[in-house]
Amino acid sequence: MSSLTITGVTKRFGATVAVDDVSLHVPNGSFTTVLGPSGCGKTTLLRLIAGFLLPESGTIAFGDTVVAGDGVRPMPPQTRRVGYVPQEGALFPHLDVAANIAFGLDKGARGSDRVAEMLDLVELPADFRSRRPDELSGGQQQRVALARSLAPKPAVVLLDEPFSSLDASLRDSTSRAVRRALEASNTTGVLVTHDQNEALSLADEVAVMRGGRLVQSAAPSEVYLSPSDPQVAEFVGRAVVLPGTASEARATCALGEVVLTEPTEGEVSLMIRPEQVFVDLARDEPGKAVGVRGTVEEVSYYGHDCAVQVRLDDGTSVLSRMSGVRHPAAGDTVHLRVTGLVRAYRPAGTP
Ligand SMILES: Nc1ncnc2c1ncn2[C@@H]1O[C@H](COP(=O)(O)OP(=O)(O)OP(=O)(O)O)[C@@H](O)[C@H]1O
Repeated sequence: MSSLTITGVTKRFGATVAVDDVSLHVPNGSFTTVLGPSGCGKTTLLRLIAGFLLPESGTIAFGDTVVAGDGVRPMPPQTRRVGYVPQEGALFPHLDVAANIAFGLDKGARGSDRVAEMLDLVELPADFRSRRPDELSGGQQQRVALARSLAPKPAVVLLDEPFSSLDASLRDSTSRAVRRALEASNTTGVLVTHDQNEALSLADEVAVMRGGRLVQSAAPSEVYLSPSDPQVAEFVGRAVVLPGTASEARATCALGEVVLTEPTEGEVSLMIRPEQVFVDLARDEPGKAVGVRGTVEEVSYYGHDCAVQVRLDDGTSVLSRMSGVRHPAAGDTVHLRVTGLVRAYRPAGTP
């Protein structure tokens, strides 16, 4: 186990800057998810950490040991003590589970209890040791792949979209089990994904990449509630972005007056999460509704909640996410107001 520190790392492929001056610190024993759209450089970053690629500039260090950059001879992948879990197909099909897990162990450690310990860690039954990979579900295979990567006690485990081939429910249970296993073994982990829910729900810290650059790195709730710019806001969840005018800690916009996370002045873009848009149905007490009036255009019902698209009287279209227990129907008149604090962004170039 060790911390991971990436400082000013750049990697180009011809004219493409795949990773552009990225700096990131992953504390010992913590778990960072790298989130970004396809082609933003996530896998390249992971391959640089693993040692499959070398940076043109910048340094990568495990603990105090620089493994690449800074004029030092790069440490080859096999001596970096990195565990790597790819999307799928990581297991050797001709070996049973025990042999797969023991693959990276020193000869001396192979006869030990390490296989049983690892099966226990990834929450698989002990008798799975004699099964072959084709006798396991996709989620079980990924747990074995993690067990194999953890068996030699790596400094860092790198996971490259390891759940993307699994269906939704298996994905959730497998990712939680993997997270628990990393936590129980106090292993430093980095997972790359383009799935916002996965990135937010599993991580101690989320690192958001765009066009090769790291645009924000913070705790999941901070990335969600206080994204560094409106593009990050729209990438990590649904967002209602409205023009507004700020004066100190308040701003006015099409949804009325809102309270800001930080005081500012002048023209701003306001980022409001749909679950902050409260819908007053006003069915029972007409005339008593509070908020800005609009008409429901569309309701998408998901069971646990629903998404309600409302056209305000001034023509602005606003999305609300509300409980699925009691919700309006298309054509209903509703009143909207904003609850909680709202993040304001000044136009680019203004102080
Ligand atoms: N070996 C390579 N040669 C040339 N270009 C490459 C190479 N590997 C990656 N790239 C380019 O570098 C950029 C970043 O690619 P990368 O695979 O790191 O993105 P990603 O965020 O992991 O994408 P995805 O989510 O689709 O896997 C892309 O523009 C890609 O085309």
